[in-house]
Amino acid sequence: MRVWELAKKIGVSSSDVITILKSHDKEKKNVSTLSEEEIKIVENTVNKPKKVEKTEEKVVEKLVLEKEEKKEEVIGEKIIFNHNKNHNKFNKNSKFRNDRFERNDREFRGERTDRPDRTDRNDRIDRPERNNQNFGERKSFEKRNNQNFGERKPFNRDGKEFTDRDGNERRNNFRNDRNNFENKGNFNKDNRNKTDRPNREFNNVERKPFNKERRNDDNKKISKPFVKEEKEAVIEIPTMENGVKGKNSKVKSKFDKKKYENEKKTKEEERKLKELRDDFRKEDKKKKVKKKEKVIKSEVIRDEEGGVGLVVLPQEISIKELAEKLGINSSDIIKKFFMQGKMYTANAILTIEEAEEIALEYNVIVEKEEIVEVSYGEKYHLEIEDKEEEKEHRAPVITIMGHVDHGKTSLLDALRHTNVIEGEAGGITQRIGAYQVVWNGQKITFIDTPGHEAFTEMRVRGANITDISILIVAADDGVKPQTIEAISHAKEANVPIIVAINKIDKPGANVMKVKQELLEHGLISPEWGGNTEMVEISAKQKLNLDSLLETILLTAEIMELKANHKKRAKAVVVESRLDVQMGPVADVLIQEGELKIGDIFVSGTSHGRVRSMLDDRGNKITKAGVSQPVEITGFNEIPEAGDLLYCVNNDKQAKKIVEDFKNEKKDEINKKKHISLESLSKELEDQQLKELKCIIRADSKGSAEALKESINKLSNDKININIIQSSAGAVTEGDVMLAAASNAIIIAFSVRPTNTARSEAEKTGVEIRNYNVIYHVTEDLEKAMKGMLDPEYKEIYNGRLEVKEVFKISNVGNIAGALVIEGKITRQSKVRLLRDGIIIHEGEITSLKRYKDDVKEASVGQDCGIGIKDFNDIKSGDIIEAFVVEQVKQ
Ligand SMILES: Nc1nc2c(ncn2[C@@H]2O[C@H](COP(=O)(O)OP(=O)(O)OP(=O)(O)O)[C@@H](O)[C@H]2O)c(=O)[nH]1
Repeated sequence: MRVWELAKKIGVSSSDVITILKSHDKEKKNVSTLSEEEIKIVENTVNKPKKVEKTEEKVVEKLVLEKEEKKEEVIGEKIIFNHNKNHNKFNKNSKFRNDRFERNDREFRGERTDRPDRTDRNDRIDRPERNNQNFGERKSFEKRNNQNFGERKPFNRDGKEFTDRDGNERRNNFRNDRNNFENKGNFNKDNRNKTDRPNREFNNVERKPFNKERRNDDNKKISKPFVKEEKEAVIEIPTMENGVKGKNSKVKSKFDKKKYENEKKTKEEERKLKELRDDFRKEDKKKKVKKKEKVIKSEVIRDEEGGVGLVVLPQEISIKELAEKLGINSSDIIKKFFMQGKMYTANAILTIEEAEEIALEYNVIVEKEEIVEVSYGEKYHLEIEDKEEEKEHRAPVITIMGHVDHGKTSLLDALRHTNVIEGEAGGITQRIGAYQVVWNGQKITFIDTPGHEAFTEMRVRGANITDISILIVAADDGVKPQTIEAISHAKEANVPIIVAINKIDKPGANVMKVKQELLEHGLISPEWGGNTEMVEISAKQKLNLDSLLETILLTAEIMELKANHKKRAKAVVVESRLDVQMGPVADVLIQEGELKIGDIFVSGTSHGRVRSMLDDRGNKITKAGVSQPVEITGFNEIPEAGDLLYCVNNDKQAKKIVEDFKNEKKDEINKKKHISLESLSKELEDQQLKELKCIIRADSKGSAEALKESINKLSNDKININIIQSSAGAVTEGDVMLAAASNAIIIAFSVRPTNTARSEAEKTGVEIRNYNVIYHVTEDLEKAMKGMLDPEYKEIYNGRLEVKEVFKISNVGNIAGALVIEGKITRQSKVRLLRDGIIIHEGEITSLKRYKDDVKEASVGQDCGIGIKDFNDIKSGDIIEAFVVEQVKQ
C-alpha cells in the first residue's frame, strides 16, 4: 500500500502519514510503498487521538466554563473541537482534508498543485502525535488544560464575547476577512460539513468567522497579514488530529491584543518621536537662522565696531535680499518705504539707488557689483585650458576685406587654385565657406566670406576666428570708404593687416598713391618705416600670389599660432544653410582638438551629432583637425554663422546646455544694454568705462573731418574718446555691426541710417545720435562726460515714405505724392527729407491727404500727398522719414 492510499483509507492526509512515519524515523514519500509495520504505526497513531479527542473535548468543555467566568474571548479553539457537522457551516476539517486529498491525488497524477510549503506545515501536520506525546515537549496538554490555557488565552466558549476590549474591531476584522476570503473563492462551502467527527456541539452561528479564519491555514493565496497570523498560530496553538487547527482563532485573539497594545505603544512612541523631532527642527531652524545671520552680517565689511560698513550689491535687489545682506529684518525696510509713501513687499525689487539709501541709514556704503560677462564656453565649462606643452603649431586663418570691386573674390579664387594638384581637372569641386591651401608644405586657411560685415558679424557673436586680415586695395582706385571701414574693423578686432595692392597689371595702377592714402589711415609700409606688410599683386593674372602667401606665413610665424590638437573639438560655424536632403548643414572651422564622425556637440541654440563630414574639396572624411574647414551635418536646427561649436560628452548634456542657453539668451536680449550717451555718465561713475568709442557718419568728408577734430579735443584724463571710424555717407549696417561689436555710439551728422542699418540698430541696441550742428555734438558729449546729460526729448520713429511724384500746386507749393514703405505717417509727425541717406530738410508737414481727403494718418502700402512746411525742393525718389518728438519724463 502506498502512502497516499493509506492516507485516503484512514481519512488523513498523505503529509500526515509522512509526518507520522518521519517521527518514527521512516522517510517516506507520497508514492512510497509502505510495509505492514509502517501501516500499523500510522493506524495506531491516527486512532489514538480519538481518545484524546474525547479527553480534549472534556478539557475544552472545562476550559469553556472557565472562559465564561473570565469573559475572555478565544476564537479558534472552539472550532478546533467543533465536531458537530450539523451546524458548523464552515467546518473546514473535512474541507481541509478533502482539499488535501484532492491535491494529493492531483499531485500523484503529476498535475501542478498550489500546495503550500510543507516545511511550514509540518508542525501542524504532526498534530495527532502531538496530542499524545509532543505537546508535552512544549507543555503537557493536560497541564495546559488545567493551568496554562487560562494564562495564555482561554476560550471564549459562547463566542459572543467579541465586544470586550478590542472585540468590536476584531469582529469587524473577521467580517472583512470573511469577505476577503469568500471573494477569493478559495473556500468550498459545499464541503464544509463533510466531516465524520462526532460531538461537534461547540459550533454555533457566531463561530462561522473562526472557521473561515481557519480555512486560511490551507489557503496559501491569502494576504500577507493572514500568513503572518498563521505562522504565529503554528507556534502557539495546540491542534487536534488530522490537521484541524483552532489555533488561528486563538492566536487571532492573542495577536489582536498584542497588536492593540503594540499599536498603542507604537503610536505613543511615534507621537513622542514626532514631538521630539519637531522640537529638534525648531531648534535647528533657530540655529540655521542664527547661522545665516552671521553670514549676512559678514557681508557688511566694517573696519571697526560701529564704523562705516561696506556692502557689494547687484544692480537690482529685492528687499528680502537687501535685508539679508545688511543683516536686518525685511519688515524694517518695508516700514521705511511705507513712511515714504511707498508700499513694498519683501519681494519688491529695488533699484541700486533705493538700496543705497536704505544701506546708508544703517551706516553702510554700497559698492556696485561688477558684472563679469561669461562666455558660452566658460559658462558651461566647455572651454578647456591647455598647458603650453600640449599646444602645437596650427595653420593661420585669413580673411580678405576691401572696397567693392577691388578684387576680393578674384583673389580668393586665385588663391584657391594655387595648390590645385596637377591633373585635378576642374579644381575644387565642393565650395564651402572656407578652404585650405598648402604653400611650401604649410597650410593656410582662407575664410571665403569676403567683406568686413561678415567678419564683424562673427566678432559680434564672440568668434574672433581671423588671425590675419588681407586688405585688398585696387591700385587703380585707391583707398575708398569701404577700405577705411575694413581698416577700422580689423584694428578694432586687433587683427594684423597685410595689404594686397591689387590690379597692378592695370594701366592706371598707382601703387605709390595707394600707399600714401593708407598712410593717412595709419597703415605704413615697412619701406617707409612702418610695420604693415604690403604686397603688389594681380589677382586676375595671378601675379605675386606666392609672395603674398609667403608674407602670410611669415606673419603667422611671428604670431606663433598654436593649439591643442588632441582634445575634444571646438569649432566655429562659418556658414550655415538648410539642405533639402541633408537637413541643416554648416561649414565649420576647427579651432581646437579633433572633430570626428559621431561626436556629440552643442552650437549656440542647436545641438547634434556629426553625421557626415566633407572637406573643402568635397571628399568624405571621418575626422578633421585644427584650422581645417569642413562641412558637417547632424544639427537639430540651423546654427548661426559665428556660433561656436563644442563637443560634449553625451546627448543629455548637449540638450541641457542648449535649453539653458536658450533661456539665457532670452534674458540677455532683454537685459543687454548698449552704450549710449545717457548711460555714459553712469558708466563713467561706476568706473566701468574708460573710453568712449564713436563712429562718425557725416554728409561730407569735410564735415566728418571737422567733427572728428572737435570730438578728439574732448578727451581728458578720465575718459578717452576714440573715433574708430569717420566717413561720409548714410549710416550703414556695417557701421551698426562695428558699433555693436565695439560698444560704440554712432554720430550721424546730417545723415540718416539706411533701413537695414536702422533695424539692425534697433536689434542690437546701438545708439545713433542725429545732429546737424557740430557744436551740439561736442556740447552733448561734454555734458555726458560730466554726467550732466539729461535727455529732455526723445525721438520716436514713425515710418518712411518714398516720393513717387511731385505735384506743383499754385499758391500752395510742391506736394509729394508718396508711398508709405514702412510704418506710418500721422498729421502730427515731423519729417526729414533724405536724399541718398543725407538729410536735405527737417521740418513739419502742412498737409496729409489721401486722394482729396485730409487724413489723420497713412499706413504702410498706402499712397498719400504730403506738403512740407516752407520746403519745395522735393524730388522723386526722395525718402521722407516721419517721426515724433516726445518729452522724456524725469
Ligand atoms: N585687371 C585686373 N582686374 C581684376 C583684378 N582682380 C580683379 N579684377 C576685376 O575686378 C572686378 C571685380 O573683381 P571681384 O573679385 O569681383 O571684386 P570684389 O571685391 O570681390 O567685388 P565684390 O564682390 O562686388 O565686393 C572683376 O571684373 C575682376 O575681373 C586684377 O588683378 N587685375
